[in-house]
Amino acid sequence: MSNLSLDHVVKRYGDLTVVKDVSLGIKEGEFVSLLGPSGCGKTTILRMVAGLIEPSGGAIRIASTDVTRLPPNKRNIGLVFQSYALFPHMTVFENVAFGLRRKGESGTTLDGRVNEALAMVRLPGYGERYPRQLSGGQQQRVAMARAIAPRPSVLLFDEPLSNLDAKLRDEMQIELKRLQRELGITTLFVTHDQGEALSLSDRVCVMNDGIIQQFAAPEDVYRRPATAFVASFIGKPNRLKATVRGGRLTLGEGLDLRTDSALGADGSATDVFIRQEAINLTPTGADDANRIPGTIALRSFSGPQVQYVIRIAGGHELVVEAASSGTASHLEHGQPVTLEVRPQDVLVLGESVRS
Ligand SMILES: Nc1ncnc2c1ncn2[C@@H]1O[C@H](COP(=O)(O)OP(=O)(O)OP(=O)(O)O)[C@@H](O)[C@H]1O
Repeated sequence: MSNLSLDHVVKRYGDLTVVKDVSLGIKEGEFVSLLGPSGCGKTTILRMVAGLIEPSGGAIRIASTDVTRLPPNKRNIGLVFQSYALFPHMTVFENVAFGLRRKGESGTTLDGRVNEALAMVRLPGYGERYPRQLSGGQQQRVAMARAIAPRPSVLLFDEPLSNLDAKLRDEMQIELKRLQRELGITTLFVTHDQGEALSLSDRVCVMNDGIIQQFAAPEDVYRRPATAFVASFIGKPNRLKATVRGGRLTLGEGLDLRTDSALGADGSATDVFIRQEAINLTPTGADDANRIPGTIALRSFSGPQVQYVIRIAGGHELVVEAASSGTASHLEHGQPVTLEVRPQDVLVLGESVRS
């Protein structure tokens, strides 16, 4: 087990800077995801940690040792990629034994380590099979066994579940989390899937355009986004234009909103984010909540949820998600409703970057 740190890491390709002064500290045994849209620099960071790409600046440390200039095989890292990258002509046993043999292991120690790794990924007894005789999920488990068998200090995953179908992906997420907890290996996990990042990680590092937008626990990233980018990237929030007037937030036509967020200067225009699922259509009478009158403009049923488009004053529309098993599941087009939103769920965010 080791901690992993990136210190002012930069990567340039010609005039293009794709990783811009990234500093990140991952604790021993911690599971951290790099989450962001395509092209934001996640994979580049992972590959620099692995030693497959050289940084243009900054330092990478594992267990306080500077590994920035070390070749990949000297870093004691386990890697799992999106494509399983198993050797097709080798048995499962030989695939898992590969890294161990390179470390000089042989005989009963080698057999023991391979079998232990296969048991951990729940594939005991599969050693004699070839990759082509396994399903996609099983192949990815073998790739994980191969990565953990040499007992690396750090595990790196690059979108390891994205080739699997949705149901298998959910199962493998749970498996992966269980495995990481059992082994306690420091883990860096690259994904563009927010659900995956939030459910697997101790902390999530949200990135955009080569810059860290927020590095925090999943609940904080969700409930207290640090920037407008994080607020709009995580979940499906409503984004409304509002104005600050007399120290209050107004949507126009006398519609003021109470918020726990800090407000800018009087007269300034600002974006307000309200999550679809943070709006209550069955007011419970909480004293401090905002109450907004509206009319149902559209209802759409999607199984566990019902989505409503609701028209409110000032020409605004809000999308509201309600549980289809709840009391607000059968509201009809044209029906008047009251929307209830707690001040802590009215998020006012500028474009500034905080971490
Ligand atoms: N060898 C290269 N030469 C020039 N530009 C590159 C090179 N490799 C990556 N890039 C650019 O660097 C940026 C970051 O790429 P990176 O693969 O790290 O993104 P990502 O966040 O992992 O995206 P994805 O989820 O699509 O893999 C992209 O704009 C990409 O085009």
